[in-house]
Amino acid sequence: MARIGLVAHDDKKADMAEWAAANAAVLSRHTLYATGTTGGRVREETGLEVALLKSGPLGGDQQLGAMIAEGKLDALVFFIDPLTALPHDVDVKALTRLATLYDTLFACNRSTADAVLKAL
Ligand SMILES: O=C(CO)COP(=O)(O)O
Repeated sequence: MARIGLVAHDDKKADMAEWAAANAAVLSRHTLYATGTTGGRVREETGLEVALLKSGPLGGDQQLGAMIAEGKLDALVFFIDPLTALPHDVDVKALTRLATLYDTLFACNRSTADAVLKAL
């Protein structure tokens, strides 16, 4: 059983919910953490159990980063919106930096997320 972080920017939340629904059986075998709005949506649309952190712009990305630094997260699925400027861009960068630094399994698009699920 792995500990997986789920995050999606607003324009990617539908993709995340759809991906989670398509993989609900596999995801239900893992422990899921998510930034607030993403997690709420995944919960609502899939019925999966998801531990909710703060919303991304309010510190949720940083909470996931701290989990990575403390060895408490095995994989991160982060559907980043590459076309929109975000007020909390520094938090997004910090999270992707820590996922890279700690060699965390890290997917930022759907095809890689599928591959990560197969690897767990
Ligand atoms: O902004 C986010 C990640 O940078 C996601 O946060 P929410 O899931 O709360 O929208």
